Amino acid sequence: MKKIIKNGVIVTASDTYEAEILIEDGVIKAIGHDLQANDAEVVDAKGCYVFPGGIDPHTHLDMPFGGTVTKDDFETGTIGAAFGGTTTVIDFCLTNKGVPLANAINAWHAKSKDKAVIDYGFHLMIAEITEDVLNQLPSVINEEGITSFKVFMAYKNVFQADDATLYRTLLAAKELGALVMVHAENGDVIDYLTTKALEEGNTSPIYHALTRPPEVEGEATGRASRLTGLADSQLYVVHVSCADAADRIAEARKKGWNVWGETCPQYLVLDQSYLEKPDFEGAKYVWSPPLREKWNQEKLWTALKNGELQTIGSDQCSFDFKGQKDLGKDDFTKIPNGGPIIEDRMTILFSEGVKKGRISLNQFVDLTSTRAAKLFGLFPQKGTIAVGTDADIVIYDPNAERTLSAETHHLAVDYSAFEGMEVTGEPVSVLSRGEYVIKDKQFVGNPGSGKFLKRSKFGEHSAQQNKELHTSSN
Ligand SMILES: NC(=O)NCCC(=O)O
Ligand SMILES: [Zn+2]
Ligand SMILES: [Zn+2]
Repeated sequence: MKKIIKNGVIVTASDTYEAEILIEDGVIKAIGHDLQANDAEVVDAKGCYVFPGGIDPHTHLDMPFGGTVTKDDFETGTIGAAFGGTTTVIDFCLTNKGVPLANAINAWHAKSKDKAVIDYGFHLMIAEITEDVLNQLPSVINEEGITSFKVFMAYKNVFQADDATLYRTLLAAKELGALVMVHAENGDVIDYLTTKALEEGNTSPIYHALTRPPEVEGEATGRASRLTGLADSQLYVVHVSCADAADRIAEARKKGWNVWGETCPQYLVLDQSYLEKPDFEGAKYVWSPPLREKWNQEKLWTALKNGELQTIGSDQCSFDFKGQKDLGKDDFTKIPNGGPIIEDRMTILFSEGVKKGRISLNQFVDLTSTRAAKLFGLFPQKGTIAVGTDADIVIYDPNAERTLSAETHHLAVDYSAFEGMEVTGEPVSVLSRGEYVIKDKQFVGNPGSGKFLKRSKFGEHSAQQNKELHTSSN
């Protein structure tokens, strides 16, 4: 059905202006004033911002990890995402050494196909580089439309790849047109420190943080960046948690290397002291890399403001406190890593970032949507509001006040990482390709309506195409 959004303030990564939007057949047909279409539903956005739907470039839905599986799958996870204003997620497809890549990709399609309520894509984990893997990569990119690879420098004996694998992945990505993503922590040093901590009888959640100090993240971030420079390739560092790693990215960019960095809401508002909560509650806050000393938060906000970090991912990877996190009751290394962030990703950035004057409104859109669309081959179909783009749109009340809680979130997991936090701003309605997923704060979407997105190769969107899209917008 046609829709006209009236009375709102459109915000993109570059512009803020009042105009109406005509939506037809799932795309934006016109942007202007006094738009007419007889049979269109009028959507009143009075008092609201009209944002492009958020893009979360870092999720783990229905993922096996640490002897269990994430609580939120592609249905509950994408419903939560939509309530928070996200209309696209890119999830990590895990692979195993010696197993055809197609098996992993098919497994991820099976997990998502009938469940996702918003559009989605996949990144592909690279566990090893062999001649066989190299022969499979062109079809991953050209036929499957999976144009980003993920290499883990940590999780020894589980996901960790060696430096030669990272370097060869960077070379292959350069040749084929993919972006390499990296979990940057020095897994060998962490393995040594965790073994030593357990030998000394230190088993509680805080030791998760103490055995993964900022230096091991900074060192791995610097190493991956240097290898990227050497390969003349492109790198995206996921979940940057601390000043040490953010500084390494800023240095790499100054040298002219193609390195980008993502941070996550948890690192911007939570800190290492949360791991010391009594009654094992600290386990709720176990992420890798870990939460850091509080002073790192302002450094990360400054890096976002200055453009030294470019995106916000959720790293959504939820495990129930009861029955999953407690696998590590007597041994912090057995606590499944990760937390529920997908629903609150944009909320935290708006409330703590825009409302507190740390970033601008246009930066908010760039950090939560546009930049990810550009880096991951979705722009301009996704990530902006312009004629011809998908009508993925969030109507956002900037003054709504609420308290975040597991009582009111829409995920399946049994706790909220931000329990009791007071925030300002909330999506009122969310459209995916012109159809309501959230209408007046109620879920009205359908599991299975989300489409798999075959993405363009790295850097393929043309400057001319972008220019045309922006000049036709008002
Ligand atoms: N980050 C985390 O603790 N869990 C999810 C897996 C990963 O991204 O490393
Ligand atoms: Zn990671
Ligand atoms: Zn992750």
